[in-house]
Amino acid sequence: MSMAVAEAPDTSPQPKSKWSVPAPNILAVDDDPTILAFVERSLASISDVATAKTAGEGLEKLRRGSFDAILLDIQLPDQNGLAAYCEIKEFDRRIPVIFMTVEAASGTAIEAMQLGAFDYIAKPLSVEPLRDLVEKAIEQRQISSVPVAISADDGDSHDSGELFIGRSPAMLDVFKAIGKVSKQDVPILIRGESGTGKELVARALYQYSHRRDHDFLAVNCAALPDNLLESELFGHEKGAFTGAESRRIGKFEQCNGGTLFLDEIGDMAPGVQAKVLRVLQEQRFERVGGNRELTTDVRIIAATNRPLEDMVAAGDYREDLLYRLNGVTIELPPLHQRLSDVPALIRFFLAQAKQEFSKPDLEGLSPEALDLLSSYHWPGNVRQLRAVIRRSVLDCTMPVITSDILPVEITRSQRGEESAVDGAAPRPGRSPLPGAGLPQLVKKLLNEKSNNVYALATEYMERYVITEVLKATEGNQSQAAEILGITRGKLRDRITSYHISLKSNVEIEPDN
Ligand SMILES: Nc1ncnc2c1ncn2[C@@H]1O[C@H](COP(=O)(O)OP(=O)(O)OP(=O)(O)O)[C@@H](O)[C@H]1O
Repeated sequence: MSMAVAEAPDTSPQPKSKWSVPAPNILAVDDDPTILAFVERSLASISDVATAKTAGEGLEKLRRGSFDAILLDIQLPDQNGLAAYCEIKEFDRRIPVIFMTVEAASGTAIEAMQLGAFDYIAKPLSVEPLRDLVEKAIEQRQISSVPVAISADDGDSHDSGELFIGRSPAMLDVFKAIGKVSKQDVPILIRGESGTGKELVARALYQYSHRRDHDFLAVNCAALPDNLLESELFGHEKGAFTGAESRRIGKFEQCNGGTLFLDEIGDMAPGVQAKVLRVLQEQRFERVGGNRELTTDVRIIAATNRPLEDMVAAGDYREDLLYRLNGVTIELPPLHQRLSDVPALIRFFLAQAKQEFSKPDLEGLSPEALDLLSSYHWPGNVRQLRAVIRRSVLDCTMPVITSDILPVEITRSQRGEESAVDGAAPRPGRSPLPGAGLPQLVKKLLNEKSNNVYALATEYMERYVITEVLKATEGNQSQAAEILGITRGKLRDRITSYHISLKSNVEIEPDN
């Protein structure tokens, strides 16, 4: 498609190509000779450029030559650029293809990206962005020619959606503990940082127990305000409180004969703690607003990442409940203490994501990316690793996931640039003073022509507000949730996802 070129290529002496001889080869396909001439001049310093005016001619050149990247017009006279793209990928699926589009055709650009194009560049073209993008594509081509360190095809994802991965000595101890106690009908407390797999342990305990043919129900105690939690667990009678229009059966009653997983057991008001203790001791309880005593036969598996002993000392948690709960404890170590599990976890999550996001061309992970992931300290534990792999699979337009696709907190930590705060990782666009730099951040994002301004600015603001309120409450999350007007579960979720580090009860530092 014809399109005027806005900016003349600069004719000043160009830097020498950083690639060794032979120079990289680029194929540019466009029916507009001025575009082709522009591309040739702009890229002369970094690569050889072959040109074609039609899709047919381009495909012919591709079959006869060897190219490191292709610049492809999206509207060609003989064939739609997207169709030509599919033929190119059939011939060589590793070759990065950059579409040249007019801004108005952004729908097609999105379609091109969905098909797995490397990137697209809007016309009128400018020298620097074009050169930068082509350099990136050439680099990708070269990196992705390295054999993969981890293949996306040898995970066990097809076996089960809930496979429990781990061969480190620490995880073997966890598996042994599950085997030992699963058949004993005693309460179990699972402890470990957020994202270490506590819920998986609870499910495994259930699956290997005598109760496996009965219900397994889970309640996240931090996700509900205190009064709702009480009624969720124990049910309520009609008229027990405003809005209780009919009788409700609670989880303890519903789960009779089964297993109840109480997640975030540290987040319970004293009244609820007392009622749970009674169930543990006598298997008896009353519905909220009721006076009939009910009995239930429920096995309780509880989980927490909170220091219950400190909470007992501070008078925030019942000692007798802690004593009842922690008769049998399974401790899940944080991922940084079992980094030898990382490759197997990556393999598993890669295979899962490859299938789920329909990326049949995905081959795996480069050795450099594996090194980075295997030495990161993973403050968000396995949940964070899973999220990173899924994000990388989504973002990856080449068959191999290379280190440049990984989130900046991981690449930075390798270079020793991480912030001083535990588990906190700086991200692009952050100023040293969270919150204070919001106008600058927005300006910067606008300058960068970001198309994600709302999400990045909201995240920045949210993070600032949460950190400030946590400081004001000296780390007390229940109070902070109340002040913020959100549930403790949501607060906990944000603390985890923004890696806000609560170094002690009083010192909270944001990550920059
Ligand atoms: N060993 C493992 N093998 C496979 N997947 C795992 C493993 N450990 C954790 N995961 C996955 O990581 C994610 C987080 O695990 P899970 O929800 O069990 O953590 P958690 O400790 O209960 O977190 P929280 O305390 O925040 O509730 C889940 O998607 C889970 O399937």
